[in-house]
Amino acid sequence: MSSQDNEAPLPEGWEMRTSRSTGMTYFLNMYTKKSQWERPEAPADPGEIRCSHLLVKHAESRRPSSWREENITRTKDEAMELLKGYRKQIVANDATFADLASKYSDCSSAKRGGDLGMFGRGQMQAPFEEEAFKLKVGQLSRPVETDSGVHIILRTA
Ligand SMILES: Cn1nc(-c2ccccc2)cc1C(=O)N[C@H](Cc1nc2ccccc2[nH]1)C(=O)O
Repeated sequence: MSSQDNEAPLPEGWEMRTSRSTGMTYFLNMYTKKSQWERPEAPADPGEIRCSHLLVKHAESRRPSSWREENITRTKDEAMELLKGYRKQIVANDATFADLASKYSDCSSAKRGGDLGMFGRGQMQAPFEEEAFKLKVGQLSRPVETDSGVHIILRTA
C-alpha cells in the first residue's frame, strides 16, 4: 500500500474526500466530478473550457476569406505583426479583448466578441487546443498558429 502524504496541498481543481462505505481517502475532480483513489499529481483536467479568440488570417490560411475581407492577401508575418499589436493594446488596457475581436477577428465568432463557447478536447485544431487548455481562467495566450491563421486566446471559464 503506497503511503500518501495527505497533508500536502492538492493540485488545482482537486478535493480530498473520505469514502462513507470504506473510510478510505479518495480524490474528486471538481470540474468533472469524477473520482479516483490515486493522489493526483497534476491540476484537474477541466473537461470543457470556454475561450474567446482573435484570429488574423493570411494568404496561407486554410480559407483566406472572412466576414471582414473576401480575399485575404496579407502574409503570415504581416498577420503576426497585426496580432502582436492587438495583444499589446489588450495587455496595456488600451482596448478590451471583445472590442478588438469584434472589429478585427477573421473568425465568424467576431460577432460574439470572439466567444467560442464551451468546448472539450478533440473539438478545435490541435495547436489551439494545446494552448487553450494550458491557460488559467482570465489568462491571455501568446500568438498561436493553426491552419486557419494566427490567434490570441483568452480563457474565460
Ligand atoms: C470553431 N468556430 N467556432 C465558430 C463560432 C463560434 C460561436 C459563434 C460563431 C462562430 C467559428 C469557428 C470557426 O471555425 N471559424 C473559422 C475560423 C476559425 N478557425 C479556428 C481554429 C480554432 C479555433 C477557432 C477557429 N476559428 C472561420 O470563420 O473561418
